[in-house]
Formats: sequence, C-alpha cells, structure tokens
Amino acid sequence: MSDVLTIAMPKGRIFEEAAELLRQAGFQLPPEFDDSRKLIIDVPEEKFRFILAKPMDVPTYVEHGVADLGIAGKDVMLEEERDVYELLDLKISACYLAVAGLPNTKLNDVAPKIATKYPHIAAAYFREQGEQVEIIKLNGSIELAPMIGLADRIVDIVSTGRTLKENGLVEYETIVGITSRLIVNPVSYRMKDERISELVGRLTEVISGEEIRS
Ligand SMILES: Nc1ncnc2c1ncn2[C@@H]1O[C@H](COP(=O)(O)OP(=O)(O)OP(=O)(O)O)[C@@H](O)[C@H]1O
Ligand SMILES: O=P(O)(O)OC[C@H]1O[C@H](OP(=O)(O)OP(=O)(O)O)[C@H](O)[C@@H]1O
Repeated sequence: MSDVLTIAMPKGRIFEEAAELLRQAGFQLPPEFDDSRKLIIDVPEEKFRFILAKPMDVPTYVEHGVADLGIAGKDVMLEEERDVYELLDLKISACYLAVAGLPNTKLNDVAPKIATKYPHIAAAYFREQGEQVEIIKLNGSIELAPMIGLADRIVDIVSTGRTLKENGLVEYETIVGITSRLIVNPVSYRMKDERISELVGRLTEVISGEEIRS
C-alpha cells in the first residue's frame, strides 16, 4: 500500500484556515496550494496528495476510500451521516445552526414550512421537538425564504449574525454549535495508522497551543 496520505480539503471558506493549521503543524505546502484551479495537488515532500472538493462532498470521498482523510464541518457530518470516523475537532470555521424567521411570528399549527440547506438535520430537530413540519430544500440564500413567503422558518448557519440582521430576521433557537473536523476512512485508519497518528499528534499540539493562548 502506498504511504501517501490522500486528504480531501473543502474548497471555500474552510480551506484557508485548514491550510494555515497544516502549516502551523510544520507541513510545507507550496504556494500553488493557495492559488490554483487544480483539483488534485501532490506534495511529494510531505507524502501528501490533496483533493479539493465541495465541502458537502468531503465525507463521500472519505467513505469511499478515495481519500484517507478529510476536513469537514460538523454540519456536513450531521447532514450526511457517512461511514467515517471523526478523529479531531480542529476548532476552525466556528459557527452554529439555528432556527430563524421573521420577528414576532408564531408557527402555523399545521405543518409549518421550514426552508434549509440541511433537510436531515432540520427534520430530526423538529421531530425531536414533536412538531410536524414540511421541509423545503434550498441550496443557498436561505434567508430569502421567510422574507418572500416561501417558508415560516429557516434552519441555517449563523456566524456573525449579519445576514439575519440585514434581512430583518431573528433567531428563535440554536440547534448545535459547529466547527470543522478531521475525518478518516476506517480502513485507512487501520492500514496507515502510524502516519495518521503522527498527523493527529502534530495538529493536536497546534490546536491545544491555540487554546492555551486564547
Ligand atoms: N458563515 C458561514 N456560512 C456557511 N458556512 C460556514 C460559515 N462559517 C463557517 N462555515 C463552515 O463552512 C462550511 C461551508 O463552507 P462554504 O460556504 O465554503 O461551502 P458551501 O456552503 O458548500 O458553499 P457553496 O455551496 O456556496 O460553495 C460549512 O459546512 C460550515 O462548517
Ligand atoms: O451570520 P453570517 O456571518 O452572516 O453568516 C451566515 C450566512 O453565511 C452563509 O451563507 P453563504 O455566504 O455561504 O451564502 P449562501 O446563502 O449562498 O449559502 C449562511 O448560509 C448564512 O446565510
């Protein structure tokens, strides 16, 4: 078996913080890593192969074993429920999932509409609350839904709270806090345990150092 570790990196917001964390852990990543349209980047000096995926797809690559490891938001892990292990809370890209809507509005008694990019998380949340809802799946600009009457509430990510505020929406409930996680394919974890443990050890040092400083 090759001793190269293939890591699925999420394109987009998490990427920069994840790359910074790897560098702080002492891994040498070339400049092209940060500014390239390539979807596969080999770093032979570190025996790493990076694949650049949509954040929601990272657990899929890891579950199928085409990536040994991946970096994914806890939101993605909860929504996708893939057969992978979560190794480490990287404590980056912090945000949370919340229920929001127009201010001073009560939920319909009969199947209120909930717009979200996270249909499984939203369905599970309202089931636990004992509320029957109709889920409407959207792919972005979720805040639009209550503003134009598509939905009574949204389930979406909040970070600074700016998007809710600027669109006149309020938060009703917090569902769960989110950070990014290091995930691993169960077979890779057994077969490449030495290299993976070394990576986890080095990342843990950086993460716990950050915690002590902050
Ligand atoms: N303000 C935020 N909004 C959305 N995701 C955030 C935010 N802050 C941190 N995150 C994390 O970043 C991940 C999403 O990253 P990003 O927005 O790049 O991807 P995306 O939602 O798939 O975007 P797109 O579909 O527009 O490419 C989430 O899974 C979450 O863990
Ligand atoms: O609390 P804030 O800091 O305002 O961040 C939250 C917003 O950011 C995300 O949207 P994104 O920018 O990914 O755009 P999208 O609507 O296309 O998903 C998320 O879906 C919220 O709309």
